[in-house]
Amino acid sequence: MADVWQSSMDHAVAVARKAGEMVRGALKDDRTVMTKSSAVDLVTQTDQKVEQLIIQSVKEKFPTHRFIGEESVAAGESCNLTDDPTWIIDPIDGTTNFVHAFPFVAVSIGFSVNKQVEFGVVYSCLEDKMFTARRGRGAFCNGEPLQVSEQTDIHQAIVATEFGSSRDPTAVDHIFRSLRNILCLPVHGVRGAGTAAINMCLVASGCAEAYYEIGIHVWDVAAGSLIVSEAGGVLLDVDGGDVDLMSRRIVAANNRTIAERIVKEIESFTLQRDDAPLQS
Ligand SMILES: O=P(O)(O)O[C@H]1[C@H](O)[C@@H](O)[C@H](O)[C@@H](O)[C@@H]1O
Ligand SMILES: [Mg+2]
Ligand SMILES: [Mg+2]
Repeated sequence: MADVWQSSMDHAVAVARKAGEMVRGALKDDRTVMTKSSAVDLVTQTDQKVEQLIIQSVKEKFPTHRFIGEESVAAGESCNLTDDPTWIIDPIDGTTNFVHAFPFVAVSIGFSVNKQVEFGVVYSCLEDKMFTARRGRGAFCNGEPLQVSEQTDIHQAIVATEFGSSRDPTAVDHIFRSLRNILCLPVHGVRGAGTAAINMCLVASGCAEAYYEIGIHVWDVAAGSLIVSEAGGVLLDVDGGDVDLMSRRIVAANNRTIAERIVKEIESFTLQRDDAPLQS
C-alpha cells in the first residue's frame, strides 16, 4: 500500500543530508559560541542556520505542516505538539561536540502526526551514517536493516548516558548516584557519544544495550525513539511507566528486561516539561 508520508520522509532524508554538509563545512570555522539555559548549554550560528535551512525547505514543499525546532523554541516559539503533521527538529544534536570537533554530531528530524512519531531521520554527519525509521516498517542505517542486541543480562551490557547541560548541584547529585548504581551492578561499561540521537542509534544498531537520560528535550529524542523501537527495542520513562517525549526523561533499551533493570537503578527527578506554558 502506498505510504501517505513517503514524500515527507524522502524530503527529510534529503534535507538532513544537505544540513549535514553545512555542518561539516562549518566544523572548522564556526567559533561563535553563545549560551542558552546555562553556561554549558551551547549554541552556534550553524545551529541556527541549519534549522532555518530545514524549516524553509520543508515550508516550500509542505506549507501546512508545523514545526518544533530547538533553536526556534530557544527564540520564543511554543513547543506544543498538536495532532497536525509536525517536524521536530534538532539541527545539531551534539553542539558541544561540534564546537570542539569531537566527532559525533547529528542532524535529527522526527515527524509526528496525531502525536505519534511516523518517521525519524538521524544523520550522523561526520560518520556519514543516515539512520531512518518509518513506523511499522523497520529501522535502517544507510539502507541496511538495524536490529537491537539480544543481550538480557545487565552485567554484560553497555549503557550509554550523558551528564546533560544542567550544573544544578542537586540534579548533578542524582545523575552521579544513578551512574554509580549502574556502574557498580556492574555493567561491562558506560559510554556517551555526547548526543542523545547518536546514543539511541547505537542502541538500535546493537552496539549498546541501553541509553538513558534526564534533561533531554523532545527534539533530542523524537527521531531516535522511533529508530530504537523499529529496531526491536523498547522505550520507558525513567520511573518505568510509558515514555512521554515531552517529559525530558527517557530510557531506550534493547528489551524490557534490560530497560526495567536500569529503571531500578535510576534516581529520578522531574524537570519542567517541554510543553509547559511559556512564562510571560
Ligand atoms: O547538542 P544539543 O542539541 O543541545 O543536545 C544535547 C543536549 O544539549 C545535552 O544536554 C544532552 O546531554 C545531549 O544528550 C543532547 O544530545
Ligand atoms: Mg540535541
Ligand atoms: Mg541541538
